[in-house]
Amino acid sequence: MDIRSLGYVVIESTEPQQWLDYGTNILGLMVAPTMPNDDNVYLKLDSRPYRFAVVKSDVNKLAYCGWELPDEAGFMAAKDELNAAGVSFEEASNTEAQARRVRGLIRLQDPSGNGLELFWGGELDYAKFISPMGIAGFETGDNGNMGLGHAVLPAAKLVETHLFYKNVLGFGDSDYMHFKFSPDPADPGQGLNFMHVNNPRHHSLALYEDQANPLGCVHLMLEVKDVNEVGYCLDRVEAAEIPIVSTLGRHTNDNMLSFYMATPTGFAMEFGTDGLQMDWEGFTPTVTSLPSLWGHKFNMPDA
Ligand SMILES: Cc1ccc(O)c(O)c1CC[C@@H]1C(=O)CC[C@]2(C)C(=O)CC[C@@H]12
Ligand SMILES: [Fe+2]
Repeated sequence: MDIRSLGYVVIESTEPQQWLDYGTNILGLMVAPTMPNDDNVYLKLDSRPYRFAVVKSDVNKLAYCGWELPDEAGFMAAKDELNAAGVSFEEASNTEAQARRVRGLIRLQDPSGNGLELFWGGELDYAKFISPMGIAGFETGDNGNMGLGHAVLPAAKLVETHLFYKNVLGFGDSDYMHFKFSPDPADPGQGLNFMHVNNPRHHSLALYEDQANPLGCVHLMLEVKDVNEVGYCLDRVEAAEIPIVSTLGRHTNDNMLSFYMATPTGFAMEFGTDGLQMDWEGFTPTVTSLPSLWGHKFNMPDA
């Protein structure tokens, strides 16, 4: 399967307006136009019509990651591969595809129960990105080919879920880490698989070995082009008294300089810059023993 990028995320929210305020005033994203009588919130950060769909629901969670296939042939081939692997999926209606601003769409679950969508024919709307916080640009590659950033998803069944993304969806391994926070010898700790798709971003997905998480997400990451925008965002977060989940730091594996904050939904948002752009030709996946070169002091609620 030739997945090209993380095209969008769909967040279900009891109060989508919270994301309107947070998305514009803190993250500096632009409000994308909606259809009449639509109380959903769409947030834009580059040439794509939107990257965040926040849809009204009676629960608060990350509902779907939308993964992009290059064209209709790639999309058809992906469906054949799912069928051959015995993975069931749901065909979305034309109305649903139109709401996603794509030409074809299917919906499925990974073995840990995370929802995902595969699509082809994502639109470019050529509406100029004008950040309400004056951010010149988010790093999403040419025509957004590097995707919106990355998602770290909970994977209670880490081994099975990793093999699903690797063998069925064709993701590549970037790096692996293992964490052990308790000294208890009976505690096996947690694995973290970092994976890439067919673009230079170091990881578009990471899978964290964790108990079923009702929020459906550990964190999402957005990357800005200018390091000062990370600092300005940190100032906005502090002024708004939004909880800081991790202090500023620089990651080992992708070199990202970032901090993490709370979102209205409860999972974290990593806001960073300076991530590595990889050439995957001949790449050997790494195993890394340290999350960060410096900084990134995490607030661990259960540690
Ligand atoms: C280690 C790392 C490298 C690159 C990233 O983009 C990235 O988000 C991380 C950190 C991932 C990870 C997490 O999200 C949940 C809390 C974790 C397990 C920690 O407590 C340290 C590393 C954290
Ligand atoms: Fe991250």
